Amino acid sequence: MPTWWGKKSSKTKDHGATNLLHFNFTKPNTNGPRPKSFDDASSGLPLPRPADQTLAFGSASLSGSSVSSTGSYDDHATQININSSKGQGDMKFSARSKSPGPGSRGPTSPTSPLHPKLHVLSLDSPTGRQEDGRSECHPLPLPPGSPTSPPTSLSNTRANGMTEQTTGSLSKWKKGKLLGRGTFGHVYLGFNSDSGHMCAIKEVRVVSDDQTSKECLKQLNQEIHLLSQLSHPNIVQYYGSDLGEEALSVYLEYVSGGSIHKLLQEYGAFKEPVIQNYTRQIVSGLSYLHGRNTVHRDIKGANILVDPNGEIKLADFGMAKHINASASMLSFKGSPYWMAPEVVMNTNGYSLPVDIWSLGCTILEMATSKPPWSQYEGVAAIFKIGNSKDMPEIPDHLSSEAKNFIQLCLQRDPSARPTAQMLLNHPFIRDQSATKATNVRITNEAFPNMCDGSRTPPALEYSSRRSLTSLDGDYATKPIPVNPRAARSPRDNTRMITSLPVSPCSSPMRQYGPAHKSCLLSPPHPTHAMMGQNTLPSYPMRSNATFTLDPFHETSFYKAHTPGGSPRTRRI
Ligand SMILES: Nc1ncnc2c1ncn2[C@@H]1O[C@H](COP(=O)(O)OP(=O)(O)OP(=O)(O)O)[C@@H](O)[C@H]1O
Repeated sequence: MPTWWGKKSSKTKDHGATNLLHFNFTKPNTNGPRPKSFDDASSGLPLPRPADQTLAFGSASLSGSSVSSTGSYDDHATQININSSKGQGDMKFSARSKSPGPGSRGPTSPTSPLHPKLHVLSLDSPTGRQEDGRSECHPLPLPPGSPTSPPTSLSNTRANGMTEQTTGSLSKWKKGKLLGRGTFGHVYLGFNSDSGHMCAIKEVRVVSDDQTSKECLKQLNQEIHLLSQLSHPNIVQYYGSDLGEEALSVYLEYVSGGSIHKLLQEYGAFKEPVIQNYTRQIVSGLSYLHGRNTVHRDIKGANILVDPNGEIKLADFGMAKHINASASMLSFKGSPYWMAPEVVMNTNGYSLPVDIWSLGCTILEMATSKPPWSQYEGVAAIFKIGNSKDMPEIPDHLSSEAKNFIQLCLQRDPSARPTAQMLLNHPFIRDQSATKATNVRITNEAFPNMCDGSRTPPALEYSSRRSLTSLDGDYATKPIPVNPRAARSPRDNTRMITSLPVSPCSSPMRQYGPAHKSCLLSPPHPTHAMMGQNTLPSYPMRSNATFTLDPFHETSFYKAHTPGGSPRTRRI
């Protein structure tokens, strides 16, 4: 049993408020754009070039540019600017500490390459432009699996099978309706009239002399840089970007269900199974992200999108940051109500655990439709987070597993918080595997033959029950409850299964998932071994497939198919 499960919240130092200076605060409301801080040292990143893409992005054309040196930290006290015009208590934090944070490149480091209008010269071409005035080397987006790659285009196939077009397909995307507004600009629906695919186009207008525009571009640039290196089912997929005369457009996977925040506003607090399902996917995305030493820094309902099948996509990587081995950050970024104490205090820097704290806040948000501390005005909330030992209220109606999970995330000492990888084993979300396994068995009984006529693979026997010590100690004695639905009679189960809509991977009813997607079961994915679990015991399955299963880590791999895309490995 990992020791951290039973760990009580570590004693919290009562931090002084000395860092919380110069507040300029108004109570946040729920509408309007949220400004962000742009003065993080690291945001001076070159316009991204996907790792395996040599021509894409023309970004070399931009990467040598030097637009601003706001990446530097200087001798200013922490400044917090709050814009009251946009919701969820979002504020702009501009924190400057006395010295550059570890990893900071300082004022002389190369900073974000921006738009030609911003006096950036191309390194790839003498002009940096095509005839139509567009910068020439950005990958031109086409959704994965598009059948319409123009023969003239240069494309690079990424590891996940996604093809990014480097030329020739730009005109295929038509900008459609406005999906939303953010700090940087607008997000539109994009439609590819050749393939019928859709995407989301995040667009920032470029105004050469405008500081805000520069900063928006810089932050969007950072987002591009990070996203271009990520590929995970629970992270919004980056397709490409295009720097035109008027705007920088970023092409992203379209997630039509809107954000968790929006769903909460429209439908109210989520029921626990939905929270469980969404949380597991968020943690899965975070685990991937943190595995790449990248911290999101703005995990909250508004930045988590949901597709119609209930699949979660972490979005808005404008604040995300890669952390190198020894570095932690000193900048003040994020949304205050979801912000970890160490971020608020801004004393010793912070790192990946800030996302775990925000995850805890997001679970509370899903359970109550409000973030923790929302009863307090902004400054009071910040003091509450930073200076008190209080825990946010956890609703009584949640199960003890859920409460325990939240408590673990909301430990004030960041080092006491479990990692995302550890959390995947927590009974609150781990037990979905149990439900899945049970449902697979039920499905097998109901539908003994798979689509191709072969026998369905036998169910993954879920027998291991481990005793756990939680904060309140109840895991040690209390058996993990079996989902009562799993105990229905086969007849009931058949009805249940057949009445469910057939959905690809992750409906909000995900706990019943395998019951209606038995055809998608596949042997373990090769990446399983790469996930550091190759030392775990393997349990043979009757179908000859060998499922690696850690009784202590009941995760399994299915292959899921993204519409219009190549199969992606899904970890569930
Ligand atoms: N990939 C997407 N698919 C569908 N809608 C999206 C997508 N990305 C963004 N949106 C919509 O656009 C809105 C604004 O996008 P986003 O939050 O990414 O912009 P932003 O400038 O980073 O915002 P923020 O101010 O929250 O940082 C979102 O609330 C969402 O409704």
